Amino acid sequence: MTKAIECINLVKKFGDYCAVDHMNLSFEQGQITALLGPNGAGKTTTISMILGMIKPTSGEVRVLGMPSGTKELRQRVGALLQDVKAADGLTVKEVLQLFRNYYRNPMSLERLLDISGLHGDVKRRASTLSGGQRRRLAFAQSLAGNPELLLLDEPTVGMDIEARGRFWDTIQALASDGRTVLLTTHHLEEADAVADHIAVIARGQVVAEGTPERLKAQTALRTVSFRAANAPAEQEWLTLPGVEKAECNGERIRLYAQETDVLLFTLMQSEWGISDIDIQSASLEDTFRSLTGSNKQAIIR
Ligand SMILES: Nc1ncnc2c1ncn2[C@@H]1O[C@H](COP(=O)(O)OP(=O)(O)OP(=O)(O)O)[C@@H](O)[C@H]1O
Repeated sequence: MTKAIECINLVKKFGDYCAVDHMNLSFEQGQITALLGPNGAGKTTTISMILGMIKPTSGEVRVLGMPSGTKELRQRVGALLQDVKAADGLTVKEVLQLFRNYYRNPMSLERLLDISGLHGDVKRRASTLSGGQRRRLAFAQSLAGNPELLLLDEPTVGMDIEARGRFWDTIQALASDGRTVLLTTHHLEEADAVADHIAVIARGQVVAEGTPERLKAQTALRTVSFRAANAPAEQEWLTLPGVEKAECNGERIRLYAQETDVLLFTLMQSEWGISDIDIQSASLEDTFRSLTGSNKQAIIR
């Protein structure tokens, strides 16, 4: 089957700064994929190139088997971007009708209103909607063309818990119709809950990729915590084998590492007076922070 999206050796430079750095990504049709990464990782720049809104410095993007940004793709791809301007002078119904008119096979107005939860607000001007309601209207606009492929840049920003819940239910229903969804998020829990596939982005590159389960299994960190009667200088913990992060809380030290056997051996051989050792799995947040952070971290409380 044709891939939904393929980024091949994709590069985007702004002056000397490389926002997307030889990125290779490919997504199957009919799946929900999350681009997960911290601020400035290059997610929006990647989405903008997939949409054909900005040109790559080098490399290639193919969308539904075509070069990005063609007229044909504009009919088949829907997008929700970060800063959407509502057509403020129009009512909710007029906005949705206007967007439906751009497309040859639009989604029904009823379904768009169901999805946005704005049935009771059809006659209100878009300018009078709250921030969360505008975001829901913008989401419905992105679906007006009944798209096969949906690109969502931080879709849940500004939505309350109820709106978020309904939003994720809608995304899952859209995917079960056979549509492909690519979304960006900072929130690991969101990606974990809804995505079939996650690509973790940091500094313009893919640093880990796979199903949520595979990613978790491959990248899980463990914590080793203990007391040290003769602790060395704090930064020294980061030089130990496999240690990604160190926290010192009074006498108790906590080290985060992927592989702990050699670390434990090193600790036991040391002259630091190690006692009261406890080993546990680290939280997923800690694991992803270590994947996307640029440096090892020492946190001293
Ligand atoms: N038009 C531009 N000119 C110069 N630098 C830019 C431009 N667009 C993006 N950048 C830079 O490229 C990097 C990647 O930005 P991008 O918006 O793609 O990140 P992001 O992962 O979407 O971040 P966020 O989660 O904050 O939205 C950032 O350092 C940003 O400042």
